[in-house]
Amino acid sequence: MRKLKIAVQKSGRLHDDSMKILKEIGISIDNGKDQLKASARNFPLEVFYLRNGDIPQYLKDGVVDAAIIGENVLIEKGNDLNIVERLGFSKCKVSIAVPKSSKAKNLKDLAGKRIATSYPNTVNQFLQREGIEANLHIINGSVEIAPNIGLADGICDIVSSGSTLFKNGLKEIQVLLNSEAVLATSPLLSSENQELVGKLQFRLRSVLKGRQNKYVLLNAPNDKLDAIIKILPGMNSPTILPLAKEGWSSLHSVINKNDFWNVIDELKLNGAEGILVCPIENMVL
Ligand SMILES: Nc1ncnc2c1ncn2[C@@H]1O[C@H](COP(=O)(O)OP(=O)(O)OP(=O)(O)O)[C@@H](O)[C@H]1O
Ligand SMILES: O=P(O)(O)OC[C@H]1O[C@H](OP(=O)(O)OP(=O)(O)O)[C@H](O)[C@@H]1O
Ligand SMILES: [Mg+2]
Repeated sequence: MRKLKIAVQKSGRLHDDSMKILKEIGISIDNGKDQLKASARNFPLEVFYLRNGDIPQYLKDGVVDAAIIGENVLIEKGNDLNIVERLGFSKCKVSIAVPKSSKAKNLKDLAGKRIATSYPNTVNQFLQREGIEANLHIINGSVEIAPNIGLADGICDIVSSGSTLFKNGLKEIQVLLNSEAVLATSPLLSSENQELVGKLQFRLRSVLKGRQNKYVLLNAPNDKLDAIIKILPGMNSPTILPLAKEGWSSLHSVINKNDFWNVIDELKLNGAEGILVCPIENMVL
């Protein structure tokens, strides 16, 4: 039987969340990451555990059909590869930073200066866009230490909380791009496997949509229902069921995670009681 080959980071920041989302879309993987390859029990799929930085080439060569990978790595090494789904985890920025005492305010101010980075193609792309040149020092890790040891005037690296920059006496002066984990596909993907990717995408969307929302159940006196319904954005109109207690109803709806606390406050102010909030596993639309 034909199987879809999907690459997942072997170990590192993407590994656990990648395996978690595969599990949430109902795919059971047989072996652990100690083996380089594992099969799914209930979907025609093989998982290849690889280095994040090696994945773009495997996609280009068609060694794997699809991959869960950091968008920043695709931009650096596989600009031509297709992103089919954004997965909402491993969010970070790729930014330019300089020592706190530096007068540089953006990449342009680093013209003719030394920039240390693991993302040379990305930096070059932006240098070209600005019409300037700089001397790139390509290093594979601990980039933030480069200015302190006199290797560079600035750096380009991943920033998330900013604590690595802070600890190294650096400040962020320009965000080049925002990144998150994505599902990307090979340009050599066959039409049969394209169909399997489509099935994964359908499942991923329903899980991601579920993560974005909460299911809310509440009780309210019937004369307050009109006001409460106006507050609830809901998927459609909310479900209303009569309670055993005369003149009261139970109301069920879906609320977006981002509006959640504001909506709950409003509901309470308008007479809602016994509010229950549940996570949603899947939202199939
Ligand atoms: N501090 C961070 N916060 C959030 N996401 C991050 C952070 N650092 C890296 N990432 C994201 O996670 C991905 C994997 O990072 P990680 O450090 O685990 O791998 P790596 O060492 O760059 O790659 P490899 O698997 O090739 O060794 C990065 O490409 C980026 O998309
Ligand atoms: O803004 P922060 O939250 O501090 O995160 C940024 C740091 O995280 C990543 O390193 P990581 O911890 O993955 O180590 P690595 O260099 O060994 O990959 C990245 O390379 C930065 O150094
Ligand atoms: Mg890292």
